[in-house]
Amino acid sequence: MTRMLIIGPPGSGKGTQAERISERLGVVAISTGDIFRANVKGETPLGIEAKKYMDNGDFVPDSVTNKMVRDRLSESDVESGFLLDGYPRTTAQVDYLDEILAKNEEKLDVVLQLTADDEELVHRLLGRAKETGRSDDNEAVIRHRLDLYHEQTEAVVAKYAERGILTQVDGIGPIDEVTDRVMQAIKAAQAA
Ligand SMILES: Nc1ncnc2c1ncn2[C@@H]1O[C@H](COP(=O)(O)OP(=O)(O)O)[C@@H](O)[C@H]1O
Ligand SMILES: [Mg+2]
Repeated sequence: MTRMLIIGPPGSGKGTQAERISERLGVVAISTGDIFRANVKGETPLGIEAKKYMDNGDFVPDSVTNKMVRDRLSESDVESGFLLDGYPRTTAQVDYLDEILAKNEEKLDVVLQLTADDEELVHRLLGRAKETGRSDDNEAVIRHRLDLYHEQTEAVVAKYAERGILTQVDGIGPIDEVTDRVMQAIKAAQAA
């Protein structure tokens, strides 16, 4: 049973590493960004609401995001653990997640932060823009997403650091090498 978060700036490789961790540890990876994108594609009410924010690189409001995460965490595949990718991104979301977990008498085991510098991130995201055509991968929106990470999500990281459950992993380098670092960091955190 592992309950984990993966936090990092846009382009740090959260989604890629989350998929690998999920396979190796047998826990379900839940990406708030992926869930929003699926809803945008399906033109659901949630997607129509979220799109207004996502296209500008803004956060979807906490009230909307929190409810979505609460619903997702109540599904049965979460019983054997989970890995949240892209949540929490604000300190209000941290508080909300605390409440959900407390209700179930659960706690987080590991919070993993993937690190990379802004110039590398912009470079990667502009590369990804060419391949995937994600509507929020253009330079102005990318810079805005990075600013929000520094302004809001670094405070989230600080909270988990205070609690002593934060593990930082260098996200620079070949994907397989980063995966090795990530898996080692998780093992070390679980042994501690
Ligand atoms: N926890 C969240 N709170 C608010 N908005 C979110 C959250 N997660 C995802 N989003 C929205 O979805 C967009 C894409 O998220 P994501 O795919 O996780 O981006 P990246 O991995 O590039 O940081 C965000 O820019 C934001 O608009
Ligand atoms: Mg992602």
